[in-house]
Amino acid sequence: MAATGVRLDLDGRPIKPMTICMIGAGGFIGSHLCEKVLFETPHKILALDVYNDKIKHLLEPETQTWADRIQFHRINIKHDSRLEGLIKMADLTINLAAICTPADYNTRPLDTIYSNFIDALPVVKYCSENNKRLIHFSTCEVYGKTIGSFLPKDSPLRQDPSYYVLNENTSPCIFGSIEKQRWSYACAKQLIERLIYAEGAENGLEFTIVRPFNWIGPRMDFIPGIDGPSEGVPRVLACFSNNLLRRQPLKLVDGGQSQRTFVYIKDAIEAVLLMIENSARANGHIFNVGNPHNEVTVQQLAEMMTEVYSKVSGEPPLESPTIDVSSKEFYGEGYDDSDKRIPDMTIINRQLGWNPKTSLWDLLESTLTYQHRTYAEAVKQAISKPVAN
Ligand SMILES: NC(=O)c1ccc[n+]([C@@H]2O[C@H](COP(=O)([O-])OP(=O)(O)OC[C@H]3O[C@@H](n4cnc5c(N)ncnc54)[C@H](O)[C@@H]3O)[C@@H](O)[C@H]2O)c1
Ligand SMILES: O=c1ccn([C@@H]2O[C@H](COP(=O)(O)OP(=O)(O)O[C@H]3OC[C@@H](O)[C@H](O)[C@H]3O)[C@@H](O)[C@H]2O)c(=O)[nH]1
Repeated sequence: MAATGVRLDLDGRPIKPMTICMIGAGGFIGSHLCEKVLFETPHKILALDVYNDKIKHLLEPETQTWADRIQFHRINIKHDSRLEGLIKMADLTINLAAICTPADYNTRPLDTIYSNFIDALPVVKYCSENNKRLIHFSTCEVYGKTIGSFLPKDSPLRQDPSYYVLNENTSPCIFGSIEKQRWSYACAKQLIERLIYAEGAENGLEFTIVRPFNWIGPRMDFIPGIDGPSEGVPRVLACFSNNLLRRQPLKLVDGGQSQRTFVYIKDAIEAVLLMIENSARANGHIFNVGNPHNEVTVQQLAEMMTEVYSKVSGEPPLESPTIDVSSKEFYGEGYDDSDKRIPDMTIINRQLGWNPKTSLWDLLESTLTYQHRTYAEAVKQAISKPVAN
Protein backbone atom coordinates (compact mmCIF):
# COMPACT_ATOMS: atom_id res chain seq x y z
CA MET A 1 0.00 0.00 0.00
CA ALA A 2 2.96 2.36 0.56
CA ALA A 3 3.95 4.40 -2.47
CA THR A 4 6.35 2.82 -4.90
CA GLY A 5 8.19 4.51 -7.75
CA VAL A 6 9.08 8.19 -7.98
CA ARG A 7 6.35 10.59 -6.89
CA LEU A 8 6.37 14.03 -8.47
CA ASP A 9 5.24 17.37 -7.08
CA LEU A 10 2.97 19.79 -8.95
CA ASP A 11 6.01 21.19 -10.81
CA GLY A 12 7.21 17.77 -11.94
CA ARG A 13 10.06 17.50 -9.41
CA PRO A 14 10.65 14.23 -7.52
CA ILE A 15 9.33 14.37 -3.94
CA LYS A 16 12.02 13.40 -1.40
CA PRO A 17 10.88 11.16 1.47
CA MET A 18 10.64 13.24 4.65
CA THR A 19 10.09 12.88 8.38
CA ILE A 20 7.04 14.68 9.73
CA CYS A 21 6.62 15.63 13.39
CA MET A 22 2.82 15.58 13.73
CA ILE A 23 1.57 17.13 16.98
CA GLY A 24 -2.02 16.19 17.77
CA ALA A 25 -1.70 13.13 15.50
CA GLY A 26 -4.14 11.18 17.67
CA GLY A 27 -7.08 13.48 16.97
CA PHE A 28 -9.75 13.50 14.25
CA ILE A 29 -7.75 15.26 11.53
CA GLY A 30 -4.45 13.72 12.68
CA SER A 31 -5.78 10.17 12.37
CA HIS A 32 -6.85 10.74 8.75
CA LEU A 33 -3.60 12.51 7.90
CA CYS A 34 -1.56 9.63 9.38
CA GLU A 35 -3.50 7.13 7.24
CA LYS A 36 -2.99 9.20 4.10
CA VAL A 37 0.75 9.64 4.66
CA LEU A 38 1.35 5.99 5.53
CA PHE A 39 -0.84 4.49 2.79
CA GLU A 40 0.13 6.78 -0.08
CA THR A 41 3.61 8.18 0.53
CA PRO A 42 7.04 7.00 1.72
CA HIS A 43 7.24 9.65 4.48
CA LYS A 44 7.85 8.88 8.15
CA ILE A 45 5.73 10.17 11.03
CA LEU A 46 6.70 11.06 14.57
CA ALA A 47 3.18 11.06 16.02
CA LEU A 48 2.79 13.15 19.21
CA ASP A 49 -0.35 13.23 21.32
CA VAL A 50 -1.68 12.50 24.79
CA TYR A 51 -4.07 9.91 23.29
CA ASN A 52 -3.67 7.33 20.53
CA ASP A 53 -7.06 5.53 20.42
CA LYS A 54 -7.87 6.92 16.95
CA ILE A 55 -4.57 5.73 15.45
CA LYS A 56 -4.33 2.39 17.28
CA HIS A 57 -5.06 0.56 14.02
CA LEU A 58 -1.91 2.14 12.57
CA LEU A 59 0.31 1.36 15.57
CA GLU A 60 -0.69 -2.16 16.55
CA PRO A 61 -0.21 -4.42 13.54
CA GLU A 62 3.59 -4.50 13.62
CA THR A 63 3.62 -6.76 10.59
CA GLN A 64 2.15 -4.06 8.36
CA THR A 65 4.45 -2.56 5.73
CA TRP A 66 4.13 0.91 7.23
CA ALA A 67 4.90 -0.11 10.82
CA ASP A 68 8.48 1.23 10.73
CA ARG A 69 7.31 4.58 9.38
CA ILE A 70 5.21 5.67 12.36
CA GLN A 71 6.43 6.17 15.91
CA PHE A 72 4.03 7.25 18.65
CA HIS A 73 5.26 9.53 21.47
CA ARG A 74 2.83 10.10 24.33
CA ILE A 75 3.61 13.74 25.01
CA ASN A 76 1.73 16.68 26.46
CA ILE A 77 3.34 19.64 24.70
CA LYS A 78 2.55 21.89 27.69
CA HIS A 79 5.46 20.41 29.60
CA ASP A 80 7.74 17.94 27.91
CA SER A 81 11.41 18.51 27.24
CA ARG A 82 11.40 15.97 24.38
CA LEU A 83 9.47 18.35 22.11
CA GLU A 84 12.45 20.29 20.72
CA GLY A 85 14.43 17.11 20.02
CA LEU A 86 11.55 15.62 18.05
CA ILE A 87 11.08 18.81 16.02
CA LYS A 88 14.82 18.77 15.27
CA MET A 89 14.63 15.15 14.06
CA ALA A 90 11.92 16.05 11.52
CA ASP A 91 11.98 17.98 8.23
CA LEU A 92 8.49 19.35 8.79
CA THR A 93 6.29 19.96 11.84
CA ILE A 94 2.49 19.93 11.60
CA ASN A 95 0.73 21.33 14.67
CA LEU A 96 -2.86 20.14 15.14
CA ALA A 97 -2.94 20.18 18.96
CA ALA A 98 -5.72 22.33 20.39
CA ILE A 99 -8.87 22.56 22.44
CA CYS A 100 -11.32 23.08 19.58
CA THR A 101 -14.89 22.30 20.73
CA PRO A 102 -17.17 25.36 21.09
CA ALA A 103 -18.66 24.05 24.36
CA ASP A 104 -15.23 24.74 25.93
CA TYR A 105 -14.64 28.26 24.61
CA ASN A 106 -17.01 30.06 27.01
CA THR A 107 -16.86 27.55 29.89
CA ARG A 108 -13.05 26.94 29.92
CA PRO A 109 -11.72 30.14 28.36
CA LEU A 110 -8.35 29.99 30.16
CA ASP A 111 -7.65 26.42 29.01
CA THR A 112 -8.80 27.43 25.53
CA ILE A 113 -6.46 30.44 25.31
CA TYR A 114 -3.52 28.54 26.80
CA SER A 115 -4.04 25.61 24.47
CA ASN A 116 -4.44 27.62 21.29
CA PHE A 117 -1.84 30.32 21.96
CA ILE A 118 0.58 29.73 24.86
CA ASP A 119 1.10 25.99 24.22
CA ALA A 120 1.73 26.61 20.52
CA LEU A 121 4.49 29.17 21.22
CA PRO A 122 7.37 26.70 21.84
CA VAL A 123 6.43 24.83 18.66
CA VAL A 124 6.78 28.02 16.61
CA LYS A 125 9.97 28.99 18.43
CA TYR A 126 11.68 25.60 17.95
CA CYS A 127 10.75 25.54 14.26
CA SER A 128 12.08 29.05 13.76
CA GLU A 129 15.32 28.53 15.73
CA ASN A 130 16.08 25.22 14.02
CA ASN A 131 15.08 26.33 10.50
CA LYS A 132 12.29 23.76 10.27
CA ARG A 133 9.19 24.17 8.18
CA LEU A 134 5.85 24.51 10.04
CA ILE A 135 2.28 23.79 8.91
CA HIS A 136 0.04 25.23 11.61
CA PHE A 137 -3.67 24.49 11.97
CA SER A 138 -5.69 27.63 12.61
CA THR A 139 -9.45 27.91 11.95
CA CYS A 140 -12.15 29.57 9.85
CA GLU A 141 -13.36 31.02 13.17
CA VAL A 142 -10.67 33.72 12.85
CA TYR A 143 -13.07 35.46 10.44
CA GLY A 144 -15.72 35.61 13.18
CA LYS A 145 -18.93 37.15 11.91
CA THR A 146 -19.58 38.32 8.33
CA ILE A 147 -19.79 42.04 7.44
CA GLY A 148 -23.24 41.26 6.02
CA SER A 149 -24.54 40.21 9.44
CA PHE A 150 -24.40 43.85 10.57
CA LEU A 151 -26.62 45.06 7.70
CA PRO A 152 -30.38 45.52 8.18
CA LYS A 153 -32.21 42.19 7.71
CA ASP A 154 -33.88 43.40 4.48
CA SER A 155 -30.78 45.01 2.93
CA PRO A 156 -30.23 43.79 -0.67
CA LEU A 157 -26.47 43.97 0.04
CA ARG A 158 -26.85 40.79 2.12
CA GLN A 159 -27.10 38.95 -1.22
CA ASP A 160 -23.79 40.41 -2.41
CA PRO A 161 -20.95 37.85 -1.95
CA SER A 162 -18.47 40.60 -1.07
CA TYR A 163 -20.41 40.95 2.20
CA TYR A 164 -20.08 37.32 3.21
CA VAL A 165 -17.51 35.28 1.23
CA LEU A 166 -14.40 34.91 3.41
CA ASN A 167 -11.06 35.69 1.76
CA GLU A 168 -7.67 35.19 3.42
CA ASN A 169 -6.25 38.54 2.29
CA THR A 170 -9.20 40.88 2.26
CA SER A 171 -11.80 39.81 4.84
CA PRO A 172 -11.64 41.39 8.31
CA CYS A 173 -11.77 39.35 11.55
CA ILE A 174 -14.93 40.40 13.43
CA PHE A 175 -15.39 39.06 16.96
CA GLY A 176 -17.97 39.86 19.65
CA SER A 177 -17.30 41.69 22.91
CA ILE A 178 -14.93 40.29 25.57
CA GLU A 179 -17.82 39.04 27.74
CA LYS A 180 -18.81 36.83 24.80
CA GLN A 181 -16.13 34.31 25.70
CA ARG A 182 -16.99 32.22 22.65
CA TRP A 183 -14.35 34.28 20.86
CA SER A 184 -11.50 33.27 23.21
CA TYR A 185 -10.62 30.48 20.76
CA ALA A 186 -10.76 32.57 17.59
CA CYS A 187 -8.77 35.35 19.20
CA ALA A 188 -6.02 32.98 20.45
CA LYS A 189 -5.85 31.38 16.99
CA GLN A 190 -5.62 34.80 15.37
CA LEU A 191 -2.74 35.86 17.62
CA ILE A 192 -0.75 32.67 16.94
CA GLU A 193 -1.32 33.23 13.19
CA ARG A 194 0.08 36.75 13.57
CA LEU A 195 3.07 35.48 15.52
CA ILE A 196 3.85 32.83 12.89
CA TYR A 197 3.48 35.42 10.15
CA ALA A 198 5.86 37.75 12.02
CA GLU A 199 8.41 34.91 12.48
CA GLY A 200 8.25 34.46 8.72
CA ALA A 201 8.69 38.17 8.03
CA GLU A 202 11.44 38.87 10.61
CA ASN A 203 13.27 35.56 10.97
CA GLY A 204 12.54 33.71 7.73
CA LEU A 205 10.37 30.91 9.23
CA GLU A 206 8.95 28.76 6.43
CA PHE A 207 5.29 28.36 7.33
CA THR A 208 1.85 27.48 5.99
CA ILE A 209 -1.33 28.28 7.92
CA VAL A 210 -4.46 26.15 7.36
CA ARG A 211 -7.94 27.50 8.08
CA PRO A 212 -10.31 24.49 8.09
CA PHE A 213 -13.98 25.19 7.38
CA ASN A 214 -15.96 22.50 9.26
CA TRP A 215 -14.20 19.30 8.18
CA ILE A 216 -16.36 16.32 9.09
CA GLY A 217 -16.26 12.53 8.81
CA PRO A 218 -15.62 9.31 10.73
CA ARG A 219 -13.74 9.52 14.07
CA MET A 220 -14.81 13.12 14.72
CA ASP A 221 -14.98 13.80 18.47
CA PHE A 222 -16.90 11.25 20.57
CA ILE A 223 -20.34 9.88 21.37
CA PRO A 224 -21.22 11.03 24.92
CA GLY A 225 -21.44 8.13 27.37
CA ILE A 226 -19.91 5.67 24.87
CA ASP A 227 -16.36 6.82 24.09
CA GLY A 228 -16.47 10.18 25.85
CA PRO A 229 -17.96 11.78 28.97
CA SER A 230 -21.78 11.51 29.32
CA GLU A 231 -22.08 15.23 29.98
CA GLY A 232 -19.60 16.22 27.24
CA VAL A 233 -20.75 18.36 24.29
CA PRO A 234 -18.86 17.55 21.08
CA ARG A 235 -19.15 19.41 17.74
CA VAL A 236 -22.39 19.32 15.80
CA LEU A 237 -21.76 16.15 13.74
CA ALA A 238 -21.23 14.08 16.91
CA CYS A 239 -24.08 15.82 18.82
CA PHE A 240 -26.56 15.02 16.04
CA SER A 241 -25.14 11.48 15.56
CA ASN A 242 -25.61 10.86 19.29
CA ASN A 243 -29.24 12.07 19.12
CA LEU A 244 -29.94 9.86 16.09
CA LEU A 245 -28.35 6.79 17.68
CA ARG A 246 -30.41 7.30 20.84
CA ARG A 247 -33.60 8.18 18.93
CA GLN A 248 -33.79 11.59 20.60
CA PRO A 249 -34.75 14.81 18.81
CA LEU A 250 -31.80 16.81 17.44
CA LYS A 251 -31.31 20.06 19.38
CA LEU A 252 -31.29 23.23 17.28
CA VAL A 253 -29.40 25.96 19.10
CA ASP A 254 -31.28 29.29 18.82
CA GLY A 255 -33.44 27.82 16.04
CA GLY A 256 -30.56 26.41 13.95
CA GLN A 257 -30.44 29.36 11.57
CA SER A 258 -26.63 29.74 11.51
CA GLN A 259 -25.08 28.61 8.25
CA ARG A 260 -22.04 26.40 7.70
CA THR A 261 -20.25 24.81 4.76
CA PHE A 262 -19.13 21.24 5.46
CA VAL A 263 -16.27 19.47 3.70
CA TYR A 264 -15.53 15.76 3.76
CA ILE A 265 -12.40 14.97 5.76
CA LYS A 266 -10.99 12.82 2.94
CA ASP A 267 -11.21 15.72 0.45
CA ALA A 268 -9.63 18.11 2.93
CA ILE A 269 -6.73 15.75 3.68
CA GLU A 270 -5.87 15.78 -0.05
CA ALA A 271 -5.31 19.53 0.31
CA VAL A 272 -3.00 19.01 3.30
CA LEU A 273 -0.93 16.42 1.41
CA LEU A 274 -0.52 18.90 -1.45
CA MET A 275 0.78 21.46 1.08
CA ILE A 276 3.18 18.91 2.59
CA GLU A 277 4.64 17.94 -0.78
CA ASN A 278 4.68 21.32 -2.51
CA SER A 279 6.54 23.52 -0.06
CA ALA A 280 7.54 26.13 -2.66
CA ARG A 281 3.88 26.69 -3.51
CA ALA A 282 2.59 26.50 0.06
CA ASN A 283 5.19 28.40 2.09
CA GLY A 284 4.19 31.87 3.26
CA HIS A 285 0.50 31.23 2.52
CA ILE A 286 -2.67 31.05 4.56
CA PHE A 287 -5.19 28.65 3.01
CA ASN A 288 -8.94 28.37 3.44
CA VAL A 289 -9.83 24.67 3.13
CA GLY A 290 -13.56 24.06 2.78
CA ASN A 291 -16.37 23.29 0.35
CA PRO A 292 -18.30 26.43 -0.68
CA HIS A 293 -20.92 24.26 -2.44
CA ASN A 294 -21.98 22.40 0.71
CA GLU A 295 -23.74 25.25 2.52
CA VAL A 296 -26.73 24.57 4.79
CA THR A 297 -28.35 26.06 7.86
CA VAL A 298 -27.92 23.92 10.96
CA GLN A 299 -31.64 23.14 10.71
CA GLN A 300 -31.16 21.85 7.14
CA LEU A 301 -28.19 19.79 8.34
CA ALA A 302 -30.39 18.22 11.03
CA GLU A 303 -33.09 17.40 8.47
CA MET A 304 -30.59 15.88 6.03
CA MET A 305 -28.86 13.84 8.75
CA THR A 306 -32.23 12.53 9.91
CA GLU A 307 -33.11 11.40 6.38
CA VAL A 308 -29.68 9.86 5.69
CA TYR A 309 -29.59 8.08 9.06
CA SER A 310 -32.99 6.58 8.44
CA LYS A 311 -31.72 5.25 5.11
CA VAL A 312 -28.51 3.73 6.49
CA SER A 313 -30.02 2.31 9.71
CA GLY A 314 -33.36 1.20 8.29
CA GLU A 315 -35.13 2.90 11.24
CA PRO A 316 -37.98 5.35 10.55
CA PRO A 317 -37.33 8.95 11.68
CA LEU A 318 -39.01 10.32 14.82
CA GLU A 319 -42.31 12.12 14.32
CA SER A 320 -40.73 15.36 15.66
CA PRO A 321 -37.08 14.99 14.66
CA THR A 322 -35.83 18.35 16.02
CA ILE A 323 -36.33 20.54 19.06
CA ASP A 324 -35.31 24.18 19.68
CA VAL A 325 -33.03 25.04 22.57
CA SER A 326 -31.53 28.38 23.63
CA SER A 327 -27.77 28.84 23.38
CA LYS A 328 -27.69 29.81 27.06
CA GLU A 329 -29.28 26.52 28.02
CA PHE A 330 -27.10 24.47 25.63
CA TYR A 331 -23.69 26.16 25.95
CA GLY A 332 -24.10 28.48 28.95
CA GLU A 333 -23.30 32.17 29.44
CA GLY A 334 -20.98 33.87 26.95
CA TYR A 335 -21.85 31.82 23.85
CA ASP A 336 -22.06 33.62 20.52
CA ASP A 337 -22.03 32.31 16.94
CA SER A 338 -20.59 32.75 13.47
CA ASP A 339 -23.54 33.51 11.21
CA LYS A 340 -22.25 32.20 7.87
CA ARG A 341 -18.99 30.69 6.56
CA ILE A 342 -18.30 30.45 2.86
CA PRO A 343 -14.63 30.03 1.98
CA ASP A 344 -13.12 31.91 -0.95
CA MET A 345 -11.14 29.23 -2.81
CA THR A 346 -9.07 31.49 -5.09
CA ILE A 347 -5.74 31.14 -3.28
CA ILE A 348 -5.74 27.38 -2.75
CA ASN A 349 -6.91 26.90 -6.33
CA ARG A 350 -4.16 29.08 -7.72
CA GLN A 351 -1.34 27.66 -5.55
CA LEU A 352 -2.27 23.99 -5.31
CA GLY A 353 -5.07 23.40 -7.84
CA TRP A 354 -7.17 21.78 -5.10
CA ASN A 355 -10.96 21.45 -5.22
CA PRO A 356 -13.30 19.50 -2.92
CA LYS A 357 -15.30 16.71 -4.60
CA THR A 358 -17.84 15.21 -2.20
CA SER A 359 -21.41 16.47 -1.86
CA LEU A 360 -22.97 16.93 1.58
CA TRP A 361 -25.38 14.06 1.01
CA ASP A 362 -22.59 11.65 0.01
CA LEU A 363 -20.31 12.59 2.89
CA LEU A 364 -23.16 12.22 5.36
CA GLU A 365 -24.05 8.85 3.91
CA SER A 366 -20.55 7.44 4.38
CA THR A 367 -20.07 9.11 7.77
CA LEU A 368 -23.42 8.02 9.22
CA THR A 369 -22.87 4.49 7.91
CA TYR A 370 -19.64 4.52 9.93
CA GLN A 371 -21.40 5.96 13.01
CA HIS A 372 -24.14 3.34 12.82
CA ARG A 373 -21.70 0.42 12.41
CA THR A 374 -19.38 1.70 15.14
CA TYR A 375 -21.85 2.81 17.80
CA ALA A 376 -25.39 1.46 17.32
CA GLU A 377 -24.84 -1.73 19.32
CA ALA A 378 -22.97 0.02 22.17
CA VAL A 379 -25.69 2.67 22.42
CA LYS A 380 -28.41 -0.01 22.50
CA GLN A 381 -26.61 -1.77 25.37
CA ALA A 382 -26.04 1.49 27.27
CA ILE A 383 -29.73 2.39 26.96
CA SER A 384 -30.89 -1.05 28.11
CA LYS A 385 -28.72 -1.04 31.28
CA PRO A 386 -30.85 -0.58 34.40
CA VAL A 387 -30.27 2.82 36.02
CA ALA A 388 -28.95 2.54 39.61
CA ASN A 389 -31.12 4.35 42.14
N1 LIG B 1 -12.19 19.67 12.48
C1 LIG B 1 -12.42 20.88 12.01
O1 LIG B 1 -13.32 21.11 11.25
C2 LIG B 1 -11.54 22.02 12.40
C3 LIG B 1 -11.99 23.30 12.06
C4 LIG B 1 -11.18 24.38 12.34
C5 LIG B 1 -9.97 24.20 12.95
N2 LIG B 1 -9.53 22.95 13.27
C6 LIG B 1 -8.20 22.85 13.90
O2 LIG B 1 -7.53 21.68 13.47
C7 LIG B 1 -6.78 21.11 14.52
C8 LIG B 1 -7.16 19.64 14.73
O3 LIG B 1 -8.55 19.55 14.96
P1 LIG B 1 -9.34 18.18 15.16
O4 LIG B 1 -10.70 18.39 14.63
O5 LIG B 1 -8.54 17.05 14.67
O6 LIG B 1 -9.44 18.15 16.77
P2 LIG B 1 -9.15 16.96 17.80
O7 LIG B 1 -9.54 17.46 19.14
O8 LIG B 1 -9.76 15.71 17.32
O9 LIG B 1 -7.56 16.80 17.73
C9 LIG B 1 -6.65 17.57 18.48
C10 LIG B 1 -5.64 16.62 19.09
O10 LIG B 1 -4.65 17.39 19.79
C11 LIG B 1 -4.32 16.71 20.97
N3 LIG B 1 -3.78 17.67 21.95
C12 LIG B 1 -4.43 18.74 22.48
N4 LIG B 1 -3.64 19.35 23.37
C13 LIG B 1 -2.47 18.66 23.40
C14 LIG B 1 -1.27 18.80 24.15
N5 LIG B 1 -1.13 19.77 25.05
N6 LIG B 1 -0.27 17.92 23.93
C15 LIG B 1 -0.43 16.91 23.03
N7 LIG B 1 -1.54 16.73 22.31
C16 LIG B 1 -2.56 17.58 22.49
C17 LIG B 1 -5.64 16.10 21.45
O11 LIG B 1 -5.41 15.02 22.35
C18 LIG B 1 -6.27 15.67 20.14
O12 LIG B 1 -5.96 14.32 19.84
C19 LIG B 1 -7.04 22.00 15.75
O13 LIG B 1 -5.98 22.92 15.85
C20 LIG B 1 -8.31 22.74 15.41
O14 LIG B 1 -8.37 23.99 16.03
C21 LIG B 1 -10.30 21.86 13.03
O1 LIG C 1 -26.36 19.89 19.11
C1 LIG C 1 -26.01 20.92 18.50
C2 LIG C 1 -24.64 21.27 18.31
C3 LIG C 1 -24.33 22.42 17.62
N1 LIG C 1 -25.30 23.22 17.09
C4 LIG C 1 -24.97 24.41 16.26
O2 LIG C 1 -24.29 23.93 15.09
C5 LIG C 1 -23.35 24.90 14.62
C6 LIG C 1 -22.01 24.24 14.40
O3 LIG C 1 -21.48 23.84 15.63
P1 LIG C 1 -20.08 23.07 15.81
O4 LIG C 1 -20.08 22.50 17.18
O5 LIG C 1 -19.82 22.13 14.72
O6 LIG C 1 -18.98 24.22 15.80
P2 LIG C 1 -18.78 25.57 14.97
O7 LIG C 1 -18.98 25.37 13.52
O8 LIG C 1 -19.60 26.65 15.60
O9 LIG C 1 -17.25 25.85 15.32
C7 LIG C 1 -16.25 24.96 14.88
O10 LIG C 1 -15.74 25.53 13.76
C8 LIG C 1 -14.44 25.40 13.36
C9 LIG C 1 -13.44 24.86 14.35
O11 LIG C 1 -12.47 25.81 14.68
C10 LIG C 1 -13.95 24.24 15.55
O12 LIG C 1 -13.97 22.88 15.30
C11 LIG C 1 -15.27 24.76 16.02
O13 LIG C 1 -14.99 25.97 16.65
C12 LIG C 1 -23.39 26.04 15.64
O14 LIG C 1 -24.25 27.04 15.16
C13 LIG C 1 -24.00 25.40 16.89
O15 LIG C 1 -24.67 26.33 17.70
C14 LIG C 1 -26.65 22.86 17.26
O16 LIG C 1 -27.57 23.56 16.81
N2 LIG C 1 -26.95 21.73 17.96
